[in-house]
Amino acid sequence: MAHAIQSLLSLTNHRSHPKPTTTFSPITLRPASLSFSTRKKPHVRRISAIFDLENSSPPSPLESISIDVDAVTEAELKENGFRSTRRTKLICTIGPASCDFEQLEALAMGGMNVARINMCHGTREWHQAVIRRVRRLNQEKGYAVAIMMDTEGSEIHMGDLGAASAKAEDGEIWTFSVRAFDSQLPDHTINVNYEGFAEDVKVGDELLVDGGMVRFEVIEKIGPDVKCRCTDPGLLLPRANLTFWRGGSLVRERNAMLPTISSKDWLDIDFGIAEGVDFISISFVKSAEVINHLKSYIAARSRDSDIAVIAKIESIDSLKNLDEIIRACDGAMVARGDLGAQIPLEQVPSAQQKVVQLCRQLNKPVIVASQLLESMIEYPTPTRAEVADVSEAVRQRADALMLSGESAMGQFPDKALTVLRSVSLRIERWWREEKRHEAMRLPPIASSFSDRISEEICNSAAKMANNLEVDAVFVFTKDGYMASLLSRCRPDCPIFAFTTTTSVRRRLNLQWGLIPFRLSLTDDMDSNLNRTFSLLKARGMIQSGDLVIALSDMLQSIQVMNVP
Ligand SMILES: Nc1ncnc2c1ncn2[C@@H]1O[C@H](COP(=O)(O)OP(=O)(O)O)[C@@H](O)[C@H]1O
Ligand SMILES: C=C(OP(=O)(O)O)C(=O)O
Ligand SMILES: [K+]
Ligand SMILES: [Mg+2]
Repeated sequence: MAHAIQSLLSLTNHRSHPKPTTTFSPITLRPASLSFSTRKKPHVRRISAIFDLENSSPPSPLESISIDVDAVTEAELKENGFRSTRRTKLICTIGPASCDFEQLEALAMGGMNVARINMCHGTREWHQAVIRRVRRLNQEKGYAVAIMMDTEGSEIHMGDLGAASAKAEDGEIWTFSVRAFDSQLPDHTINVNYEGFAEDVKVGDELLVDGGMVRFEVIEKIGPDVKCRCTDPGLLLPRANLTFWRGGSLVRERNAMLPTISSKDWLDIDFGIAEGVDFISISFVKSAEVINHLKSYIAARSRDSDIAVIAKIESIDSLKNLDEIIRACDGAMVARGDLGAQIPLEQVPSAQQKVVQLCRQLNKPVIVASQLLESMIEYPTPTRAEVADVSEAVRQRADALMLSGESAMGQFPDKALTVLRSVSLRIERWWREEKRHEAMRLPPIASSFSDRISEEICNSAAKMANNLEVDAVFVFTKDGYMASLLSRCRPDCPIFAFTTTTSVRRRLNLQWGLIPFRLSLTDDMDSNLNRTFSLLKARGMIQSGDLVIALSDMLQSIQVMNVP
């Protein structure tokens, strides 16, 4: 009962023969076990297309506009060919340094796949304007930048400072207060957003700003005011996160009682749904329950329920319940900023590796975030250590890397993005050259028989792609599932993913190695392939003779062929 290779015709058109040919030899793999399965039989068709250049008409002008692809990818493909396309996706947090149309365009041009807005900062009107600018950019200039919205979450943080930043010097006394100040803040005073703060802290506690960038010791409590002495000087930034420690460990009983999604977060989520964001990232996730809750809320609220829910792994609880959280979410973020404030810093790298691996195994996209290029907030070049950190995330084959302050409020957003891009490209190439096929074992994950077929097809296709050194894998995918399974295998060649809906296409933006296209598809694989080839050829994105593996989740088929 082997998977039958139906027609192993001689595979004459290898890529070393660059000349256009009029015939090619398809291999159609058919899951043989289907014939005696009681389950619903997928529609398997034998494909016997023979492309004939003479007979195929040139694409009409109408056809040539009927495929949507990112303008940057298109340019890259034309210039450098398949192999050089970047596999690691890039996310930029948008803030005052990057919110203009021109600034957004520069980032899109520089390879930003996802624009992230953080509801912790700014007003809803501000974020709405950003979202609409990104959409306009996509429409007018042919980009496909997706939008990610982060909830604020119930963290304890400082209020606005009335200035861009403030310097806390060694030994200075500062007041952290829960009072609402109508007018200007008194000198050396910080507003705290959590009402229970003055009750919860104790004299002698250590107060960490931004995970330890600045430290204070609590010396006195006076009603709503908590007086603290600065023990580690540094820069205070608006809305910086606060944690307090007692006897060397984090005090988190209170934090644990706060809801993961606050009432303000629910309003922000309604806003995100109304604006049609592509991803909602939940801060300080503690369990799978909140993810499931939000997913059903979104499904009930939004027509297509196509907003993906990303779990931010940034607390001790999220690490404890990692497996159930990753299973429940549509993707995860290693949010190293807050994570590093909750666990000892030296444990962050192993936590990162663990989350990245688990996500890969469970087929969920994973983002590595925070301080990748922190020094580039102020300087135009990164440190060697930062480049090494970015390289490690790429080497771990995370789906995406994220900029925070570097793009939101730094002086060099474009340069930081350029560093992410060039380091990604270099490490990806090195990885392909040095260590051709990696050893990570991917456990089976499909829950239905039909999904199992898709999974086996993708695993085989990725292996074949590497062994045959094909130029690209084409996947025709309705909901993106088969594309994600292919991405999970991290093949050496890029994956062209063709899908019918704009929202699926935008969501594929977060996944490693996928180049998403939007195209109207029919049930006829021959005609899909024919149209795709002629459309891509007309735009100079592929050439006759390129060796391609084509998969479809409508037919659950696999073929190897040269582009006619
Ligand atoms: N919408 C915004 N308005 C103003 N400043 C922002 C905005 N988004 C981000 N920032 C700035 O960029 C920094 C980094 O962003 P991010 O990592 O998302 O937040 P945080 O540092 O609060 O975790 C923030 O500390 C803040 O100074
Ligand atoms: C990405 C993170 O979350 P935020 O920037 O919202 O604090 C983080 O903590 O690393
Ligand atoms: K946050
Ligand atoms: Mg955080």
